[in-house]
Amino acid sequence: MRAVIPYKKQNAKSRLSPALTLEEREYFVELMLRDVVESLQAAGVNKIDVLTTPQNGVPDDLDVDIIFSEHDLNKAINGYLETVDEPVLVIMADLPLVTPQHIRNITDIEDDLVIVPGKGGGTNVLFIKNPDSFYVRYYDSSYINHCRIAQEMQQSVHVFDSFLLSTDIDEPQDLVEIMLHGHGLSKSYIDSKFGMEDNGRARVRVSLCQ
Ligand SMILES: Nc1nc2c(ncn2[C@@H]2O[C@H](COP(=O)(O)OP(=O)(O)OP(=O)(O)O)[C@@H](O)[C@H]2O)c(=O)[nH]1
Ligand SMILES: C[C@H](OP(=O)(O)O)C(=O)O
Repeated sequence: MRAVIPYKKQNAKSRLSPALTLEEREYFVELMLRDVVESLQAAGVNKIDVLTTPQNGVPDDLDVDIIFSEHDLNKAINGYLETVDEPVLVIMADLPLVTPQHIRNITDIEDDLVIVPGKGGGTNVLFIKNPDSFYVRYYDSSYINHCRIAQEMQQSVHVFDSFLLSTDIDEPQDLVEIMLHGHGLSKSYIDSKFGMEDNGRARVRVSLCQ
């Protein structure tokens, strides 16, 4: 098996702009990428591709293969799937709460397709056993799209139910989850930028920059 991480650094995570400046977002997305790569490697995944834009932005010191595509997310991933002939784990770069145990649990599942839903209808991870019998359609409730595509392509599906893996970091309030449950570089960075109070129930204070 191999893993692919779609990654766009330029103006990354625009929905976080109420909390982080452009420079901070472009730095933070790199830390999240590093945390995802670290968890994959710790789980024993040694073939990791980062599928990125022609402008690149993938740090040189990461032990990954870099693949460029000028296409949008869906076209880039579907083009990539046409080039592989082994099971592929498609994992987004904005999942710093992922652990090596999540990866091991997902890759142990025997169904043709494992879907990890993202909050609000997205898709955070897909483990595609038969890349020639599946295609992706991200955005617009992609979780529903991917369940439908699996049915159309007669692929058996396992929906992986996980709070931490359903938490992709899209909006300022998601940063709270990194403070509470994170580890690694993303947590250190977010802890250093935003304060956390504990008065009875854990409370996180995010001071918005706008
Ligand atoms: N290769 C590639 N990856 C992309 C592209 N757009 C998004 N991604 C990656 O796909 C994953 C999910 O994307 P989003 O959650 O929409 O991230 P984003 O586009 O940085 O965030 P927003 O600007 O807030 O929508 C992340 O890992 C992104 O880095 C793209 O055009 N090409
Ligand atoms: C890529 C997209 O991410 P979201 O906009 O849901 O974070 C999706 O999961 O379909």
